[in-house]
Amino acid sequence: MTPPQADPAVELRGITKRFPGTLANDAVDLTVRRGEIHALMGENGAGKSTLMSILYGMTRADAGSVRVDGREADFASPSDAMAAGLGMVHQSFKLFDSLSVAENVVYAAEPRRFGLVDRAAARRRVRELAEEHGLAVDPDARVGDLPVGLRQRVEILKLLHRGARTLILDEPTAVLTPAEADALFAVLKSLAAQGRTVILVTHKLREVLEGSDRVTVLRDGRVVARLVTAETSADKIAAAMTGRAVELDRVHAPGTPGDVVLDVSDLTTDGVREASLTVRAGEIVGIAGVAGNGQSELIEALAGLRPTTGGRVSLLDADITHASATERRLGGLAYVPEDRHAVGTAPAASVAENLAMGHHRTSLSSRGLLPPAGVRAHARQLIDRFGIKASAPEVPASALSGGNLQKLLIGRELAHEAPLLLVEQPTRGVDIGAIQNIHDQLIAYRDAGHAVLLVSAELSEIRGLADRVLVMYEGRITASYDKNEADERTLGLAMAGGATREAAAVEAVD
Ligand SMILES: Nc1ncnc2c1ncn2[C@@H]1O[C@H](COP(=O)(O)OP(=O)(O)OP(=O)(O)O)[C@@H](O)[C@H]1O
Repeated sequence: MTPPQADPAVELRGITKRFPGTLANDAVDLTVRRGEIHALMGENGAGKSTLMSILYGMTRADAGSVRVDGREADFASPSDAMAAGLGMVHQSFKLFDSLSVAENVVYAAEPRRFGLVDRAAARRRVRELAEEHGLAVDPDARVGDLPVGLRQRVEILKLLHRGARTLILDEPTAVLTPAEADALFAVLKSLAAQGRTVILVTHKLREVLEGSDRVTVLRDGRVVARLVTAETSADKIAAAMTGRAVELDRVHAPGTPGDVVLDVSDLTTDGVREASLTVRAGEIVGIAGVAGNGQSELIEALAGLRPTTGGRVSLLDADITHASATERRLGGLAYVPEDRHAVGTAPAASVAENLAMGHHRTSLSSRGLLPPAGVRAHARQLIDRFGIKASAPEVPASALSGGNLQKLLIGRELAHEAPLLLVEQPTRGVDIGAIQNIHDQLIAYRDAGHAVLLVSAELSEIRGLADRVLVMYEGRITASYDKNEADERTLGLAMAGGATREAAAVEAVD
């Protein structure tokens, strides 16, 4: 526990930032003490990213002051912030895949000898830092070959090499497996114990309760709670965030499966080998797996975004094995991709236009054209149903906060009422209240007789929603469980390859 008298590492006073139509930060005061892990929480659009980008010199505040390590700061850019001892780990890493770990860590701050980069010194430096902070990683490994958890370590090492005393992490566990997340928290705790400071932006209550010292909660741009973690609870934080009581971990009734909607046999594509599965009307089938075991490739092949090299896929009895993405959509498929920025939405188009995308052949359109009044009304209805925080339907999608963009994407795809929905990571970056809403909407979609194939890295989400759970490991579907068999331990083992080993052992005995 941090002693209360520890000096402030970061002090934000009266930070105000207005965007057209939105007061993103409204006179925010935030004090982060040296040596603590400080969680910054709040619903989507509450103003967390704006506040952190002001602290890190990426955005200018309209009013207010910043002090870092007791010194007045006026950062014009992230390099100014770095020079003052701040470092930020973004959600999308900024690493060079083709370079080694050591090259990435020292990049742009290389140790030199006679004017040349001293590679041996770089390697030594990585080993020293890694040892000092419990961040084990091979300095010679190529970054592109590393799993996500280790790439994140490289990002942290890079900041430490540049002398960062305060680390800002933006939803660092969103892409990590539970074991990787635990390892990250062990590192953060050891950094804090050595007097470094950690600011953690996250939606995950459990990790805040287990891993932080204090919590600041923002709502509508204002600080609504300052809490000592040891003295608070999940319910209290959730209530502070939303202004109401939130029912956490709601249990849903099982579905009543009908006819087969999607029938996949022996599908093979780059990264997937001979995957067979069916999804019925009125059923949610979940795919669990550690990221990178072929789940995304399978979904992309089903969506028509990557060629199927073997096997057969049928949708409502029509063979779509080699159909284009558009043909599949027309045949009854809707798709929520993992990447909401690059694949899912058009950032320069308005919120209303984004919500209308793909509706050119539906009741919204009149002879292939979308009448503006209809598009606006459609947008208003979805904005309301999914609680999308946008100052107006006409603002560009790029003005939405991350979680609100996710709600837009889910809302748009559900509105198609397609017989089959493929959905990847439906609640990544989404706040707890909105998670509940999205889950309820997916269940209602199922209960209306639609088929849903769900990929999620959140085991609790898979277990909460899926009527059947498949596990993917090394490109294959290695196990299938009914809802009541899919406990955390069984799934965890299968995700680590346990089901394959079991199957191999059975074969060996036979
Ligand atoms: N460049 C921008 N132009 C217009 N509005 C913006 C811009 N950036 C942010 N906003 C608005 O400011 C508010 C705060 O957004 P911010 O991204 O800080 O929220 P957040 O708490 O980080 O949300 P999330 O949890 O979804 O990431 C939102 O209403 C958002 O729409």
